Amino acid sequence: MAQPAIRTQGLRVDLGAGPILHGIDLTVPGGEAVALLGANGSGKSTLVKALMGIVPIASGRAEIYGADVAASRRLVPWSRVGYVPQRVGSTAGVPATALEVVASGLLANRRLRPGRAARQRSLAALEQVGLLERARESVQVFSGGQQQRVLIARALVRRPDLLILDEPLAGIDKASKEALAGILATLRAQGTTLLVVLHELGELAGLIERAVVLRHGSVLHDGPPPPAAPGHDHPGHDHLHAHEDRPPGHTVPDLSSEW
Ligand SMILES: Nc1ncnc2c1ncn2[C@@H]1O[C@H](COP(=O)(O)OP(=O)(O)OP(=O)(O)O)[C@@H](O)[C@H]1O
Repeated sequence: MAQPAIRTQGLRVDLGAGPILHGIDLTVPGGEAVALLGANGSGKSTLVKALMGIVPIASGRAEIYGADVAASRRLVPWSRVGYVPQRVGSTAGVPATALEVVASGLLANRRLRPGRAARQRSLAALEQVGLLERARESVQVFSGGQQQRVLIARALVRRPDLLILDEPLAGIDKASKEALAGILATLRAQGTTLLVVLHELGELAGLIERAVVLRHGSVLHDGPPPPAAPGHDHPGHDHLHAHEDRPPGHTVPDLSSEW
């Protein structure tokens, strides 16, 4: 049977004074689109960073396509994984063109110059996010949404089977959110596994089939996406209606206060 894209067992991460993640068990089979939800500080980014081998694992396991991220980092098929970190001015002040930022996604550990095909692949990735025409412009002049699309192209240039995005909708305008939702829907249709950290499902409500909600570093809910809190921009009602054919007794808990 195919290895799941992601598997954690009893994953614990300690940062600073104490534990941040307490024994997370999570399996994401290939092809799923999963949202990671939870209030600020619940541990979403830390979980993603543990999967990416960025923060140390105190105990338990985290596997990407069956390879233990902590024990055998070099055996992890990183070329199959695209990662879009939380956008914290990651392009601000860097005098790079969109093409250069995207091509940097192909840099391997020991190879400083991307291979020959890099340019074509980078242009193709920029086309996927609708920025081909702007490939040679400095990313400094781009809007927040356009910068986010460049960072997504940087992940896509690897042609990943698994794409992990940390808050891709944060701080960008509605048109960019919709454009992003379209890009992710296409990837999903092509079979790409998606793990997306979100504060609310918003524009991605129609795409997400499973929600994992964290609270204080533990999994509070793992199943159908819960309804959004009243007053949120874009409640996930449409998506939830699609689940009306679930067997009696299969209820979606109200977790709206959690994120
Ligand atoms: N390097 C660190 N050192 C100490 N504590 C940390 C570190 N990184 C994160 N934390 C703490 O771990 C907890 C979880 O943080 P994390 O960024 O994973 O939460 P989050 O759910 O992604 O939140 P947000 O939605 O605000 O991004 C927070 O209390 C945070 O202060």
